[in-house]
Amino acid sequence: MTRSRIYSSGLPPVSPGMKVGLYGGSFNPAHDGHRHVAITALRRLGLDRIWCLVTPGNPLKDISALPTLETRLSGTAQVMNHPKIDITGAEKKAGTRYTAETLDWIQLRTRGIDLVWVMGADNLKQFHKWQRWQDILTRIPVAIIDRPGYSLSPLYATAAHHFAHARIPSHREKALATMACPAWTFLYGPRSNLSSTALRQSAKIQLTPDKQVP
Ligand SMILES: Nc1ncnc2c1ncn2[C@@H]1O[C@H](COP(=O)(O)OP(=O)(O)OP(=O)(O)O)[C@@H](O)[C@H]1O
Ligand SMILES: O=C(O)c1ccc[n+]([C@@H]2O[C@H](COP(=O)([O-])O)[C@@H](O)[C@H]2O)c1
Repeated sequence: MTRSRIYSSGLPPVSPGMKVGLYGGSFNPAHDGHRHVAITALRRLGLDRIWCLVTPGNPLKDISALPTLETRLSGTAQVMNHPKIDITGAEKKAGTRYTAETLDWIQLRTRGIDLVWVMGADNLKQFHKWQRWQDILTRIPVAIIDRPGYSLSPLYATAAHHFAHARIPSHREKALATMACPAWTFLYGPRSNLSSTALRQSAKIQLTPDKQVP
């Protein structure tokens, strides 16, 4: 049993004036670092909901060994286990893997709702490689959650430089969701060093003990 609801192919219900954080990810597998990001955004930005958008496949990653969407939806719900954190496979239904196109699709269906894009600091570093990345920043506020190894990304990331004028100081973070775009903030604070890569590697090692000992 989990307190997070799964919407396999649609969006969770909304009501006017809601503030929703869109948190896209591969979640292969989901871990407590993901939960840390979602809870941090929920609390610090004063959001009503987080929607975990489980991607059919990150366009910049090798997805040949990606588990099914259903497996990742249920794994993400187990980890999140929070009544204000919903899990959705809507991106597959929308037929997109690119965030800009996902936003086209979601924004059409959520008029009157304040949306914020939520991502970890590693994604700020490569954000300028995303399709229509400047367009994304001019149509949705963005919150970036600190991550070990990427705390200095606001200083060196191309996107951070390009949109330096639109960075919101932390004392105004609660208002981010309702701000005119471009607007982005970097949330410093406790960090989680968990990663899906590390979990996949340790699962592989546990599955092949015979090969470790000759
Ligand atoms: N420990 C963490 N701290 C901050 N952000 C994180 C953390 N783990 C994941 N994220 C963010 O969550 C989102 C989804 O990440 P993803 O599902 O790719 O997990 P990951 O651990 O980064 O996976 P992988 O190691 O396979 O790249 C991304 O925006 C990523 O930056
Ligand atoms: O739109 C793009 O070009 C793009 C490029 C890379 C990543 N993204 C999105 O960023 C989110 C985080 O991806 P990931 O793999 O780091 O969990 C996920 O929703 C991806 O679809 C989007």
